[in-house]
Formats: sequence, structure tokens, C-alpha cells
Amino acid sequence: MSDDEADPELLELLRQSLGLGSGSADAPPNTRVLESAEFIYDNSISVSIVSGGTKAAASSIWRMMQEKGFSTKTWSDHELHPKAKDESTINFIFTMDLLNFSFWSVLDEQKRFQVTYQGNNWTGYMSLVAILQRALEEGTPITTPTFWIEATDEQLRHVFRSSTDEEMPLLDERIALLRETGQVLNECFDGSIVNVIAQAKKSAAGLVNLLVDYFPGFRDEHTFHGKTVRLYKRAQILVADLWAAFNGKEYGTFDDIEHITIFPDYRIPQMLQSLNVLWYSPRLEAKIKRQEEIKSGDNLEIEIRGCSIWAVELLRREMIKQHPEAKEKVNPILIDFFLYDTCKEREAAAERAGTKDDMLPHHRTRSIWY
Ligand SMILES: Nc1nc2c(c(CN[C@H]3C=C[C@H](O)[C@@H]3O)cn2[C@@H]2O[C@H](COP(=O)(O)O)[C@@H](O)[C@H]2O)c(=O)[nH]1
Repeated sequence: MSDDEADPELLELLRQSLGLGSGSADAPPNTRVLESAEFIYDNSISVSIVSGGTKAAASSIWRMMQEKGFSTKTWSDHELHPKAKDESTINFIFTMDLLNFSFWSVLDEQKRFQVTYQGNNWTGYMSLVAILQRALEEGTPITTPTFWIEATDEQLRHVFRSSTDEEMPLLDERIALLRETGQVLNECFDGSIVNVIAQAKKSAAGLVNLLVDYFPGFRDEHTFHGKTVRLYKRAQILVADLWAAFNGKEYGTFDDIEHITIFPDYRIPQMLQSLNVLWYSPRLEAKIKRQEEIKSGDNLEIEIRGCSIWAVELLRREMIKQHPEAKEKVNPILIDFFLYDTCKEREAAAERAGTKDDMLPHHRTRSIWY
């Protein structure tokens, strides 16, 4: 290369950071999550994908999603999810998915962190939704970025208060995330979350890239076998929640929504393993059964998360082979939402029956990424 030619890799990095997307001007934005997932799968030794299990799951998930009439409308059916189709719901979803991580506890159902709201004790993801709804009901503007910057630590800790002795996991990190994100919104987006969405110009991948470029709190990237791998769980679920909450219209309009993958958290891998789609090595399975923590960024963790994404990509291809109409009716987001909800329904049914659900427990990694 003559020395007056720019290094292509450098040029690519520059384009990505300017949110110009990759290569030529007309190439659609690409989050590069799927290529990361394939790279992780190709280099995994403790996690693999079971082709027979994937074929069977493709068929059963398709059937159950049809029976349930599973669609974006399911999102608003959740009792605590915001129903308004306006800017308040955008602010709610942005705040929620900035903090949508790591609710698991080593304590039992009585002692674990939980939130009492509208006569229920909410745990897990729903504890976060309850916290936001409770704050808004109390007149606290928890979905307003200026509040994230101006509120005292005490005020914020009061918003996230628990009804047990266990406080919300990673509470300090959550407060720091709010403050850092509020600063960036003020500096780069005139303090308005709607401006972030607008700048993506109806591209789902473009919005993911915007979020990870401007907000470190969404930059769910790791090193695996010497390469940077991109998982972007909360940036992707934010786009997915917007799309679902607005039923793919108005602020939820995205021309490339099928580009979004599943969101590799600690529930989807648990479901995929229980469906015999994911195979765990005996050593990994024993570690999870012992409920031993796996460090954030450890190869085992990256293999679990990356293979989950790749497994659902293969599962969806299989589903379309079996049912060509699935190409229009189902995307990774809906498969993901369905798997998460089914996982929680199984857990709730077991609790009602006073039994333990028969799934291997989810893996335990404490991190702000999921
Ligand atoms: N992949 C994926 N991960 C999801 C969700 C949701 C909830 N989304 C709602 C919106 C539409 C759907 O219909 C759901 O009702 C939460 N999580 C993640 O799970 C973990 C919480 O688990 P637990 O502590 O047991 O509640 C934590 O990492 C959280 O970030 C999802 O949908 N997909």
C-alpha cells in the first residue's frame, strides 16, 4: 500500500465511530454482533450447538409461538410495561434498558432483593420496571436525564430501595451509569433521548452503533482469543423494546429490525440448554450446577453468550426451512422474547407447585452487561 493510502482497518474504525456504517456510503449499518457470535462458536470448547436439538426446538418454538399468537403486542400486555405511545415511553425504555442487568441473588425468595409495588413483591427484571413505575407515581422524574445528574446519591438510593435487607445488586454501578449517561445526553444530544433515536434514522443497527459509540455503559465488548467480540445485549434489547412497544410504528419504526439478534443474558442460554439446543461440557455443567460464579469476560462466559446468539441464528434458519412463512412472521427478537417469557412462566409454575423447575440453573456472572 503506498504511504498516501489510508489503512483500510483505520478507515473502517473512523467510519464506525462517525456512525457512517461500514465501507461504502450505501452499505447498511452493521452491528458486527453476528460475526462475533460465529467467531465465538467456531472457537468454543466448552459450549456447542446440538443440531438435532436445534431442529426439534425450531419446530416446537414455531408451533408454540403460533398457538400463543406471539407478536410485538405481547410487550404491552405485561402489566407494568408503559402503554402510552409517546415520548414518555421512549424515556422509560431508555432508562430501563440502561439498568436492565444482573438481578440474580444468592439469597432465597424471601430474603433476596425485591420491590413491593401495587400489592406485589417483584423480583428480577420486573423489580426494575416496578422501581421506575413506583418512582414516577411518587412524582420522582426517574426517566428524565437531568434528574440523573442533579439528584443526590440518597435520592437515587431511595428510588432503588428494596423491601428486604438485600439492596439492589450493583446499585453503585447503576447510579454511576445514570450520571455518566446523563452527561453524554447533555453534551451530545441536547439532553433529549428522542434525539438519540432520531439520529439513527430508522436503522436498528444504526441505533445500536450510536448507543455503543456514544455511551460506554452500552459498550458490551470483550476480548476472546485475542479478538474484540461485540455482544451489545442492552443496546439491542433497547431497540427491540422500542420496536415492540410501538408495534413497529412511529418511534418503533426500523427498516432493518431483523438485523437485531437475541440478547445474550443469563436466561436465554438457560432455556437453550434446557431445550438441548446448547451443549455444555461436563466441567461447565458441573460448575453451573454448583452455582459457582463465572467471572465477567472469562472464556466460559463468552462462549455461553456467543453460542446462544449463533444457536438462535441457526434455529431461525431451520425454522424458515420448515416453515417459509416464518421469514416474515418471526425474527430473533420475537424468538428471544418468547424464550425469556417461557423461562419465567416455567419458573413461576414450579414455584406455585412448590417444586424446583427441572432446568439447570442459569450461570452466575455479576456484570453490568446483562
Ligand atoms: N434475552 C432477554 N433478556 C431479558 C429479557 C427481559 C424482559 N424483557 C421483556 C420484554 C419483552 C419480553 O416479553 C419480556 O417480558 C429481561 N431480560 C434479562 O434477563 C435477566 C433478568 O432475568 P430475571 O432475573 O429472571 O428476571 C437480566 O439479564 C435481564 O436483562 C428478554 O426479553 N430477553
